[in-house]
Amino acid sequence: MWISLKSAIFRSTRYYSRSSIKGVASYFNTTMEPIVLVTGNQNKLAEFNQTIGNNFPRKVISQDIDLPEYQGEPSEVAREKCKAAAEKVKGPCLVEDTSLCFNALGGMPGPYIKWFLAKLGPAGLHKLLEGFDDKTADAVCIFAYSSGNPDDEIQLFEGRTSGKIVSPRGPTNFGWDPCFQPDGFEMTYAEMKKETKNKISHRGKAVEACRKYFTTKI
Ligand SMILES: O=P(O)(O)OP(=O)(O)OP(=O)(O)OC[C@H]1O[C@@H](n2cnc3c(O)ncnc32)[C@H](O)[C@@H]1O
Ligand SMILES: [Mg+2]
Repeated sequence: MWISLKSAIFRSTRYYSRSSIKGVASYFNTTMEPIVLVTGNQNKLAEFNQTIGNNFPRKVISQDIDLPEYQGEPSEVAREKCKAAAEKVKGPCLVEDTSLCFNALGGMPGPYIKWFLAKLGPAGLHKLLEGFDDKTADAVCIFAYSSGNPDDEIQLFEGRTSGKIVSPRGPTNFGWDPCFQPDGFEMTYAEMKKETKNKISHRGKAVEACRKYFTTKI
């Protein structure tokens, strides 16, 4: 009697735990799969990792896939980039696209800053505004998230920091950092400590918006 009662309990426990494991597994498949951050830029990745620290509601891993550089408004560029990444990753993914928008030039170079920077360097970007009194510019970062399901809407998270374009100062290891001086600071992004840049930067703000979204979603 005792043996059969014990085996009955065992059987029911086994059944219960199997079904709950199945439940957990499918929960993980749909909502807890790691998000793949797709970028070919190690500096972006480093800043993303520094900003999320141990305090991001989803596990994020990274993959270096060379995605096309799209044309259009920054939000459209980010959206298209994210669709391309989702097709390659075949699961949840994040991309980000960064623009540097000069007010005197109606927002240009904007999403095309990569090519301007490659040809002119930070000093050339500063020279570009030589004939203009208005040296102000916005650094804009847009993260785009795809759940991996093409039927789901792509979510965008924007961070924007205003500042001005100055003659380059500071280390030259990350893009246009030496020629961008954010409002309220006497230092360029390049001259700042990383923690300071991450707190006030276009990327830091976009990562924060992303964090809020996933925190409230779970
Ligand atoms: O693979 P992805 O993520 O696209 O990386 P990327 O380097 O191609 O980046 P973008 O297409 O967004 O182009 C943005 C350009 O601006 C530069 N950049 C991006 N974020 C920056 C930051 O915070 N400070 C300085 N330069 C930055 C970057 O090096 C590129 O030249
Ligand atoms: Mg790119």
